[in-house]
Amino acid sequence: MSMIAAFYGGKSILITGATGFLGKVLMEKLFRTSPDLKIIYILVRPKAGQTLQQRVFQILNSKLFEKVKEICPNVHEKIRPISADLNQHDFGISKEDLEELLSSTNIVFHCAATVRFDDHLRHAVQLNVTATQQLLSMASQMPKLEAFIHLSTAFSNCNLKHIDEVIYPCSVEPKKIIDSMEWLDDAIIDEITPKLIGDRPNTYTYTKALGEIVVQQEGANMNIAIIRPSIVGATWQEPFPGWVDNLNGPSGLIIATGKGFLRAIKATPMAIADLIPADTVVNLTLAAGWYTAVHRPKSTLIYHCTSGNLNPCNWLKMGLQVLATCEKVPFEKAFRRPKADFTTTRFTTHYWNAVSHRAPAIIYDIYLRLTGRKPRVMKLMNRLLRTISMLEYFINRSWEWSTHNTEMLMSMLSPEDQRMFNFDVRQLNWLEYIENYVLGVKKYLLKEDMAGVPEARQHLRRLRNIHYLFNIALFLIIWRLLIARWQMARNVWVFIVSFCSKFLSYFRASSTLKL
Ligand SMILES: CCCCCCCCCCCCCCCCCCCCCCCCCCCC(=O)SCCNC(=O)CCNC(=O)[C@H](O)C(C)(C)COP(=O)(O)OP(=O)(O)OC[C@H]1O[C@@H](n2cnc3c(N)ncnc32)[C@H](O)[C@@H]1OP(=O)(O)O
Ligand SMILES: NC(=O)C1=CN([C@@H]2O[C@H](COP(=O)(O)OP(=O)(O)OC[C@H]3O[C@@H](n4cnc5c(N)ncnc54)[C@H](OP(=O)(O)O)[C@@H]3O)[C@@H](O)[C@H]2O)C=CC1
Repeated sequence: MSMIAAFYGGKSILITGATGFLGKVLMEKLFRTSPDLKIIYILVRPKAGQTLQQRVFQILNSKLFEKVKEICPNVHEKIRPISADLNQHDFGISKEDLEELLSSTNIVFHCAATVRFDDHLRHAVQLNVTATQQLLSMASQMPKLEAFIHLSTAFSNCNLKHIDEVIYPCSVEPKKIIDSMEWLDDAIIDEITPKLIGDRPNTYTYTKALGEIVVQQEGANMNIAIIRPSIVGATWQEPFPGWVDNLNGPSGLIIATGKGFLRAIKATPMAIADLIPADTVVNLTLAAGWYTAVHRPKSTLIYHCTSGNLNPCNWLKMGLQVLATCEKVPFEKAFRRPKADFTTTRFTTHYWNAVSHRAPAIIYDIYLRLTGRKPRVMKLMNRLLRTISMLEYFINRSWEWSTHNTEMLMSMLSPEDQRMFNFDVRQLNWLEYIENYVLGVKKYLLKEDMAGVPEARQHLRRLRNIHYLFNIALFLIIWRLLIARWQMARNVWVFIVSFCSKFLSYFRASSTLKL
């Protein structure tokens, strides 16, 4: 019998960010392994013209929840969406809902965050720091609370090279930052942002670090744990391999590679690609929830959910496997054949951006214009190059994360729990995982049918022929221009022609002699 699954049975659980990538995988696993849990409250905001119920309906009707609906047919009765916007004071939760939440909740999983790298500091502070503080204040009024699990990121201290499972101080106290965001205007915030974030690359990592300090300060009297995943990728095993539903992290770049948009990227091939599958993160999160509630460690434990020190993979291995899979099972309607390389200097990056990214985009847009269609490729390309520039920091460095707490937690699990809530990445086969990831991107993100693969292969063959024809035509044009304008080129041309004709006559003469 699984101790963890039994622990969540009969519990009332509050999840923030349940409509996000990790939140959905977390909810799915909870229902699948503890179908007897009492209720899951989720804080949801109405979005894109959908009501809360419609958003829940959409999640439950996705492929991710197929198994859950078999195991727990009344799953829809066990999800209680609560209208809440974490940007608002008190989250805009109604009085009745708040009372129910406060009186019933046993466990809180705080996943909601803005994960955008370019968010304005005011917004990132509001969501990643102030909202965390408010949620902790609510949690402190929950009489039945057994554990509060906060999702942070392994990159919250990415300004350091070696990162321990401890909370590091920031130069300015989070409370001062929260206060100042209330009265400073946007222009001044823009001006001080680089100074505040210091040697971190963006407002995301900075505000996640502030969020951790808030958790430590405000949750001193609660059972709290912090999970720090690295780069979360598609699922490894559960509920099935390769599930992913957003473009964050590597997923967007896998699409760009498979569709032939991305041809060169500035990366350090041997730097560690610290990916971690979403289901591994969720298993560790649930195990940490159990451990925190049952064993009540004296201090707030931080768990690094990373792969680099236990089972390292580098960007070269990942890139090559992405390309190999895209060749084996191509994406539909590719712009160019998937073929990419790493660049290592600014100069070569600029060069390949001009030659392999911008030039083909311009040519294709001209073609679209000439055929009466709206040009769109250059816009897409600029967006891709902007995204790459934001991710570059993370693919040109390696970090070392210590994982003592994570390994300790693994050792505390029964053999049954180690199997059911497996977060031991040493067992992960990277080549298999990356192949499934690429296939998952194709099926679940791009919604492409595997039946279309032969046609996609045919399309790639056509692109290859166009590529050859284009290169031959380009060569001839350049050569013709050189001959017309440059004596040296004409001399070389005369030399090549006379050499070829001599070779041919020698070949003819020698074959006549043999006869
Ligand atoms: C010898 C031979 C060698 C051969 C070598 C082979 C080489 C092969 C190379 C091939 C490589 C294959 C791929 C592997 C490379 C992987 C690199 C992965 C790097 C990942 C690093 C991540 C580090 C993360 C560290 C921290 C982790 C976390 O804690 S949080 C989670 C991470 N968060 C994110 O990823 C968010 C990032 N996104 C953003 O910040 C923003 O979206 C943006 C700034 C990137 C864009 O903002 P913008 O306002 O312009 O756009 P937005 O409104 O958001 O979206 C507009 C449209 O763009 C789409 N979109 C969004 N994000 C992405 C994305 N990441 N990639 C692509 N497209 C994206 C979005 O859906 C919108 O589309 P439309 O709706 O159609 O308009
Ligand atoms: N993905 C990754 O690579 C990593 C993620 N993490 C951490 O894991 C956690 C979950 O990340 P992930 O699932 O990928 O993120 P997503 O962007 O997929 O999900 C974010 C969630 O937060 C919710 N949210 C955002 N703003 C608000 C708001 N104002 N009010 C209510 N809800 C809001 C979103 O709701 P809505 O659907 O309405 O937008 C969504 O449910 C985050 O804390 C993140 O920092 C850590 C390391 C890596």
